[in-house]
Amino acid sequence: MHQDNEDYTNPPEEFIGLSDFTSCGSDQLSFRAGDRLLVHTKTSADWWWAELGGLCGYAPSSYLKQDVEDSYLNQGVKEDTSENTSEDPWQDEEYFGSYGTLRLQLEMLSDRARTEAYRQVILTNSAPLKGKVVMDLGCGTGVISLFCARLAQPKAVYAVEASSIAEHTETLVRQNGCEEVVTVFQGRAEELELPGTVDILISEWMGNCLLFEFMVESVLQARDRWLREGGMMWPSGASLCLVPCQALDYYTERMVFWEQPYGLDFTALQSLAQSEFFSRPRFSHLLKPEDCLATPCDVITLDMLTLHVTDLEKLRGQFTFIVEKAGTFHGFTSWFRVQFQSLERDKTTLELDTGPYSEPTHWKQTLFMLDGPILLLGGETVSGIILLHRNPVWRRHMTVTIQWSISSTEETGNCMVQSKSFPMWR
Ligand SMILES: NC(=[NH2+])NCCC[C@H]1O[C@@H](n2cnc3c(N)ncnc32)[C@H](O)[C@@H]1O
Repeated sequence: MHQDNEDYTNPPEEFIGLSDFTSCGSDQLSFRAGDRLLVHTKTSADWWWAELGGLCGYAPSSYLKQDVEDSYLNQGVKEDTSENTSEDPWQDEEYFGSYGTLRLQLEMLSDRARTEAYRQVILTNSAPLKGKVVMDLGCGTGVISLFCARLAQPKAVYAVEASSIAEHTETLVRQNGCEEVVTVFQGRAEELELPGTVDILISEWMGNCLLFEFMVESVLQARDRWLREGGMMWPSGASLCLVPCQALDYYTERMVFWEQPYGLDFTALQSLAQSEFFSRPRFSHLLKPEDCLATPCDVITLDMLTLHVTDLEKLRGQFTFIVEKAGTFHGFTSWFRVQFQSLERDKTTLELDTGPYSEPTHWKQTLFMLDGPILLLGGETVSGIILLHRNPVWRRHMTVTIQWSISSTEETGNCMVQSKSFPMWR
């Protein structure tokens, strides 16, 4: 494996393994989380030629992070980042700034499937909600808190909202005659003092690809601090779903377009098009059911009562799809489902499904485009893993890495494993 004739003109850089990687080919280098690899050549965006313990091979760049300490030492510069961290890793100013606008609040309120799902949860649990204390984390305009006060008889609802919209929420609570029950707390949930523990923590925290924005961390922190023993989390569970799919319209408008615009040959721009349009996930993609090439599957499932913040650093799921029909494999599409367990034992669990077979929501779905389309005949197996790696610096961001291989009954040789990483967004 060691290549003596490598010309290592630049000194190798030390990188740390973010998670275990098992070689899928003779030229790949296996390593474990925490291993310190020497990267000699960044041969491509996704694969780097590296060395570990005298062995060399290709390592996936998305599994590696620069050892910041080490890089400072290399430069002989030791900045004290405590003073001059110019940007907040949570980007809270722009995050809460955006939620202070009516545009986003209107988008969420206009999302009938989303808002009605939460209303149904309150309505069907109105009896057991009587006399309970509820926390609505990230209440926005307070719509869920108002559902609680109007459709049930809770003892109290703590409506928590960090953005400036909270100034208006108080007025909405009064105008709807709920000021006896609903109290608005303006501020970050992590920093607020509430009057006491709560029986139910309800929140609409889900982002694109379920976790983007990582508001879920705030929900888990609030659970650990304010939810009483035996209390209920709404949503109680969440699943990330995935399916291999066709995306011919998107592929045509972003890639095929360059073949002959106005009779000219612009194919020289196609590699730029690939990196600009296909290297990151596409939010708000509306997947048509007929473009699913297999039965979708849940790749990651979260129990909101037992999930820990540390679990969010890296989440891993496996998948095996049987391709049900001939078609063009352009990419994978993901979405999520969240469950709301009933407050009463053995009563039905309600669910909000943001997938292609349900009423569209403002999230729509998220499309991960392959570098190039693959023709499938039907009957093949697409199997692999999906990794959600939270950005260690920018805490609302993550990178989604999908590793897959395609095997068909005809082909007996070992199938090639492909891998692609999609930063979301940093
Ligand atoms: N489903 C989502 N992706 N976003 C929809 C809900 C987000 C709402 O929660 C508020 N919010 C988010 N995090 C927090 C927090 N830690 N504390 C208080 N309000 C918050 C945010 O200002 C916005 O009004």
